[in-house]
Amino acid sequence: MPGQLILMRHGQSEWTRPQVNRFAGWVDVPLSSQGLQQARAAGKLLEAQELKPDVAFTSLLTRSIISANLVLDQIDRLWIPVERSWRLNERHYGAFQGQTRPAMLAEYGQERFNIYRRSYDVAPPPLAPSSPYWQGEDPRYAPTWADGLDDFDPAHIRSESLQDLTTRLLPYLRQCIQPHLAQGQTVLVVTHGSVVRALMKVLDQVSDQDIRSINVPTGVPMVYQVAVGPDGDLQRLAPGRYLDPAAARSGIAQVEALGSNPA
Ligand SMILES: O=C(O)[C@@H](CO)OP(=O)(O)O
Repeated sequence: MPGQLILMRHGQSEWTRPQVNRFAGWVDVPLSSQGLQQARAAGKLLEAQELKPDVAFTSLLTRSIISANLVLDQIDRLWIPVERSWRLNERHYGAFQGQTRPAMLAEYGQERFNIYRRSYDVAPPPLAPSSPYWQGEDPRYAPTWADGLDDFDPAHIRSESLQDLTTRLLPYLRQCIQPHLAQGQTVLVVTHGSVVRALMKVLDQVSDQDIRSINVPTGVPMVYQVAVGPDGDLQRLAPGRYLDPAAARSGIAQVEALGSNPA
């Protein structure tokens, strides 16, 4: 039975505002007022298209949790089960966390900056445990919360490439999200730009090279019709569809603009 997978990047955060323009990664940055509005508007899109999630998933970061709550509130579905996992967190941005994009662009040059930002397999330099942006002591990554899917310890992650993110994401997709899709449920995943890119790479079979040019807008839901094949792999039955294509186009342009020198 086909399932519906609704993927959404959280609304704009305080640090993705162009006036601030800082890398966030695992730093728990709040939503901006525009981000709060985007999340409510996303709920209205689900309502208009009669998309009714049976279950929702978020990361452990507040911007994803609040965005999901606003969407669910809008569609009167705050009552559905919600599961949260660090495996749906944004890519750990290593030493770039807390730095501005213009400063990193000036330090590394456009080519290297683009590689750190959008390549599949290159991680930014590791974050020092002495950094105020290090997550090691944060109780949300304490061993008591380990999910047992593998040996990854989120308290020790110091930087990730998109490939690293995919490696920690896929066991969760397969074991925790896919069973709902296999039953034909509608599943809402409110997560982060890099997680959406990783899922698009899997669902759309995007090459390591082509994934570099894919950006994800804040707060615009996208829906995929999917099935789980006999081998346990997730299969796309129809291409992903943004619920508001015009908002998606303008959001993608805004994300691209954050990483280039103003003309
Ligand atoms: O800061 C981050 O963690 C990400 C997403 O906001 O930034 P970028 O889009 O530059 O990869």
